[in-house]
Amino acid sequence: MPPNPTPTAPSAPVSSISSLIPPAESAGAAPLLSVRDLQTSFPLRSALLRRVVGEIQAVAGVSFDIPAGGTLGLVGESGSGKSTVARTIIGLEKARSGSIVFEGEELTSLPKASMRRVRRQLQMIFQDPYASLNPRATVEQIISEAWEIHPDVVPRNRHRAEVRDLLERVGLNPDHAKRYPHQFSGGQRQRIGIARALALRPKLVICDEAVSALDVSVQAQVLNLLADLRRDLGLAYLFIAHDLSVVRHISDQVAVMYLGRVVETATQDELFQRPLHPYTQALLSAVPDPKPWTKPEREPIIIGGDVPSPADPPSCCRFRTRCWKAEDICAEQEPVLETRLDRHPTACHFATDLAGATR
Ligand SMILES: Nc1ncnc2c1ncn2[C@@H]1O[C@H](COP(=O)(O)OP(=O)(O)OP(=O)(O)O)[C@@H](O)[C@H]1O
Repeated sequence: MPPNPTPTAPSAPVSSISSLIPPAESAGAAPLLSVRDLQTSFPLRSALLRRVVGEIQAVAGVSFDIPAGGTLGLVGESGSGKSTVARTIIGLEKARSGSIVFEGEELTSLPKASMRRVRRQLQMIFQDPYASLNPRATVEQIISEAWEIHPDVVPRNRHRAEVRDLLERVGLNPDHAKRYPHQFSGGQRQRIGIARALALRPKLVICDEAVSALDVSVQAQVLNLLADLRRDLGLAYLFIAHDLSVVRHISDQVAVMYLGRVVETATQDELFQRPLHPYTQALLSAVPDPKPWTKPEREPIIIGGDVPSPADPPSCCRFRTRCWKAEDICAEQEPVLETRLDRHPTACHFATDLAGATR
């Protein structure tokens, strides 16, 4: 297990994240993906002359590990920087600072040609399968496209048979390989997207809101498929969603993001049963109750105000402007993501165990 990173600049709190690595897998084995103090910014331009007038800190010091075969759920409201984390990992955005180590290789300084090789192992599934599938290509063409660039993975004479195998693996009829995306339902299209992501036999798949656009029953089927694929192929996932209930069923570990930072991280069980950060507690209190006829486990917590702009985030604790527990110290001292109440890493001066307090 790598040493815990030391807290660095006040703008980028990092601390003990060892709880992100389940003990059994961390013993001696390096994580498949290790992200340390990642920062990604975009220029803020004036509306009129498009001059750069500031900086949008979309990701402001994020750290986590994903072991081989593990799943990290990354959750947070819209605009918290989840997609930017994903896009930076696969090289679509440039990291401003920090480190991304995948299978022992530092990706932030990797030449483009080497990145192409690494990208084989690192695939992404997007929210809108229809927008990400070429409407004029057949399913067979869509899935086999990657093999044109990487012919060593599957030789041309094997394309048809491999496409059939992949379609079967994702629960689609292999005889439909010559059909076009519009001939499939939303859930089926997402399965095509999954088959395409699997074509290069990746080790890590980043699912960016991969089931958010689907009906609840279809969501469950696709989540089950992803869980089966993980078990059968040993895949690891970075599973991004704004909906905590979606993340719950697929993740071993969960990291909660707010305005570019991870504010709490724990095992799935721990996070759902005993959230410590006020933001996580509020997010969880908004998850619909699966048994509405029983007494609710938690009173709903309403977060006041709007999400501040990442171009001008609140100093020190970024959540303090919307937090019902905030006090002067929250504007004076950066809360570091560290193990609190003997439990799991949380970045809050006033972390409390609501569950523990009420039991
Ligand atoms: N290319 C870009 N140029 C400028 N700002 C950007 C760009 N991409 C993202 N942002 C800004 O960075 C912040 C984080 O966006 P991001 O899409 O990563 O958040 P998110 O948590 O994934 O939200 P969503 O679920 O809505 O995509 C937002 O304020 C967004 O407006």
